Amino acid sequence: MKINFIGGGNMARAIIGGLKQNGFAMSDIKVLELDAQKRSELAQDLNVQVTDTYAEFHNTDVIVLAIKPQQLKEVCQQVVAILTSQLVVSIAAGVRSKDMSAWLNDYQGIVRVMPNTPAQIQAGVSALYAMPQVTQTQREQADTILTAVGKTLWLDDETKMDAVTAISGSGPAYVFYFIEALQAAGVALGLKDEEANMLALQTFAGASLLASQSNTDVKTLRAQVTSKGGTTEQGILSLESADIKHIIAQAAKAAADKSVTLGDLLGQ
Ligand SMILES: NC(=O)C1=CN([C@@H]2O[C@H](COP(=O)(O)OP(=O)(O)OC[C@H]3O[C@@H](n4cnc5c(N)ncnc54)[C@H](OP(=O)(O)O)[C@@H]3O)[C@@H](O)[C@H]2O)C=CC1
Ligand SMILES: O=C(O)[C@@H]1CCC=N1
Repeated sequence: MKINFIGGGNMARAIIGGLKQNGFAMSDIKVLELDAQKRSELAQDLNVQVTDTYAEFHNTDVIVLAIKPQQLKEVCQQVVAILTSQLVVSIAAGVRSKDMSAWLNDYQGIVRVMPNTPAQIQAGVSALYAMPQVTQTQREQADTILTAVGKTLWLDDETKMDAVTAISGSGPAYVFYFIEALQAAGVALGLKDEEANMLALQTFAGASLLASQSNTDVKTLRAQVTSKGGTTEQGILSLESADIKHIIAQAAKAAADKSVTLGDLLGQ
């Protein structure tokens, strides 16, 4: 399978990096990127072909749109000229498949995806939505690309993409934010930077692994840490008095609302 990416930024790098680790032939990947420095870094780091024009860009099975949502309409207006029967995969937040289809002259071979950056180490998760006329072969092509960089979840309803974007698309940033906060808390309590960093990171890694490998639900796992009259109880009481669950729900709602707003605004 030949894959052409348009946009060689963070997310394209994450997906290509994951494909590379997974043994995918880098000679089958081409990246159209306008920034000369990014082009040379992509060629050097990942050994992919790079270009700054659409010439010969039609010669591919899949076109992955990995530019910012605000750049998508303009790029689709270029892509429409080279479309024959390639699968078009968009990873842009917010932008709906019906709008991309309209910009691509009513082209229907579109799969909309929301990946996340742990794709870099093949630990990503991607939600995918296929327009009704996407063929089984094209679904399998999209699944092959995203399975190479993590788990996949197919959605039957595109409107769920806004929630997915808020939870797993943006989610790694919330986790990094929490790790930063735990590291800072450790330092404030007298640990050295490297001690706090090591403890916070390994605690996150260990707890995530335990939660995903255990048959026990996370609430029970939390109860197992929280000894009656012990230290954790005080920490959890403090989190609850600040209504942290509500604050997290508000953060996710803000991200999901932004996804809807982007879709409304850019789809016009
Ligand atoms: N980052 C993330 O965690 C996730 C991002 N996404 C989505 O992925 C998409 C890409 O995000 P991300 O990789 O973070 O963004 P980046 O800005 O890092 O990457 C976009 C790249 O496309 C380049 N570019 C801009 N216009 C064109 C063009 N006309 N032709 C070719 N290349 C162009 C940009 O160059 P320049 O910078 O010079 O404009 C940039 O290098 C977005 O739509 C985002 O919503 C989805 C899930 C997760
Ligand atoms: O912040 C963003 O808009 C993109 C989409 C999800 C993660 N990053």
